[in-house]
Amino acid sequence: MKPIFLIGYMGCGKSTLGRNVARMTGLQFIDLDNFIEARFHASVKEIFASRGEEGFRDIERRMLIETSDFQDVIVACGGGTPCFFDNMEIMNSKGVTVYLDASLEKLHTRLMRGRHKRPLIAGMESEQLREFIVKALESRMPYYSKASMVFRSDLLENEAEVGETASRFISQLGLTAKESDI
Ligand SMILES: Nc1ncnc2c1ncn2[C@@H]1O[C@H](COP(=O)(O)OP(=O)(O)O)[C@@H](O)[C@H]1O
Ligand SMILES: O=C(O)C1=C[C@@H](OP(=O)(O)O)[C@@H](O)[C@H](O)C1
Ligand SMILES: [Mg+2]
Repeated sequence: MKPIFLIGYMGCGKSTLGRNVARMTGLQFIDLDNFIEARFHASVKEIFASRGEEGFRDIERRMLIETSDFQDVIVACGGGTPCFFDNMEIMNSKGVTVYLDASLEKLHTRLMRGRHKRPLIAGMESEQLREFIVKALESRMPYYSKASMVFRSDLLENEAEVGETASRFISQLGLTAKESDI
């Protein structure tokens, strides 16, 4: 099966959902940020600091091209992955892209908690973060809207319910869950 690429704004749940769907289906899971970190022996934050965003985007593109040749894999992209170079065209030609759609409120709540490891928003105060998300969503939407499918990823309230979201994803995409997870 060709790769499934999860795309969407920071905090929409790409890494969490991808990991759970992989566990429940037996597909291989790749988190593009972690894939980069393992290859370069540095965190995303460190790569931004040492090479700038431009350096990170070059690396991200190279790593994306590698993963696009894999089979039976679900790839959680970074929020910016589809918005640079022809990355979106590569993903759409080599696999299936799924946009994870979450409300502004949900993104804001999740990112207030998890902003420290994300260099673009680390250190922002609540209102500043909200405005940043609104602007970024507006400028990134033309790329995100090229996805082959949309999946609502903010319906559940807490992490204990992520399994339910993963089950819904599996049935929406027509994937097969492993027997132990049915
Ligand atoms: N479906 C969900 N329901 C509840 N919480 C979620 C869900 N998906 C993600 N989260 C929480 O939101 C935060 C951001 O999720 P993450 O998977 O890191 O997003 P992304 O990779 O898109 O930036 C994490 O703290 C995670 O536990
Ligand atoms: O939106 C972005 O530009 C980024 C999103 C991050 O991934 P997540 O979307 O998984 O947080 C990570 O790739 C980097 O911090 C840049
Ligand atoms: Mg992620």
